[in-house]
Amino acid sequence: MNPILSVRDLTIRFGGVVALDAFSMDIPEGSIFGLIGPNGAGKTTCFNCISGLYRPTRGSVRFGGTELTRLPRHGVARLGLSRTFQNVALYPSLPVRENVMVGAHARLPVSMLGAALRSPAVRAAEEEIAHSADAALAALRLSAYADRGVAELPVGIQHRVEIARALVTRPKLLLLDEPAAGLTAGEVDELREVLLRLHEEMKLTMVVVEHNMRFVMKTCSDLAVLSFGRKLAQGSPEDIANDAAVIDAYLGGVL
Ligand SMILES: Nc1ncnc2c1ncn2[C@@H]1O[C@H](COP(=O)(O)OP(=O)(O)OP(=O)(O)O)[C@@H](O)[C@H]1O
Repeated sequence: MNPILSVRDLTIRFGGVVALDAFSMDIPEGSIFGLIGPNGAGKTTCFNCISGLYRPTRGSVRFGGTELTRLPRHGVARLGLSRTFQNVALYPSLPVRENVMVGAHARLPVSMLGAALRSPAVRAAEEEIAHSADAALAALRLSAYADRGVAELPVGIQHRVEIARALVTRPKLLLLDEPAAGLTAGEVDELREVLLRLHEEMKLTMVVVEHNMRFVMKTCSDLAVLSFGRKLAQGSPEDIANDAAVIDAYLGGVL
């Protein structure tokens, strides 16, 4: 299968810490790819390099033939790559629908003056955004929460609002950073069901960083394992669960 994203020799240092050390991986188009590893292994740093938040010291990230490491962050998003963050990063005082619409406003193809004067083009674009936001909320089974304030909702719902916000730009590739963190077992099952349906219906490729191994093993088609910034293993969930080096890195505990 063709890779939609290719990471090659990605290296980044923070002072004396080598957070990623010549890390490479290929994400097959249409996969749900899990990036796992112990705390501090470099998983979020990898997402930050892919999404343009960090500039790597060395290496390349190619997405659909474009080199991402030289693009500004908004340029990466415009190519069709979207992400969520490890800690829920929503506007707590805004309702759910407005939080989701924020995801699309950054892509409004209108001038500052047009926006200030609320030109017909701006109004048409805003209607389009509201429509996309409602579609994303429906896809995440959040329509009933659209007018509720984010701060009053359980963390499981807040995670799904973040995913809806990332989806509103209609990405080809979605990076999810610990989407199951802080969720109850029931919420994790519901999240899994929602993601599998999105994957099926929207043909969306996803890369998931996650510590919840039950979720990872049941949801991902392929896995790569990072440890101290280096790739320890890559393969199917079954291969990874039986890999001696991986079991060792996790002290034999969680797999
Ligand atoms: N901005 C930064 N400045 C300095 N060090 C950093 C920075 N970002 C990451 N690091 C360091 O890089 C290493 C990898 O961190 P990273 O957050 O990528 O790990 P992780 O695998 O996502 O961990 P976790 O599972 O705990 O979230 C750690 O040693 C971390 O302290």
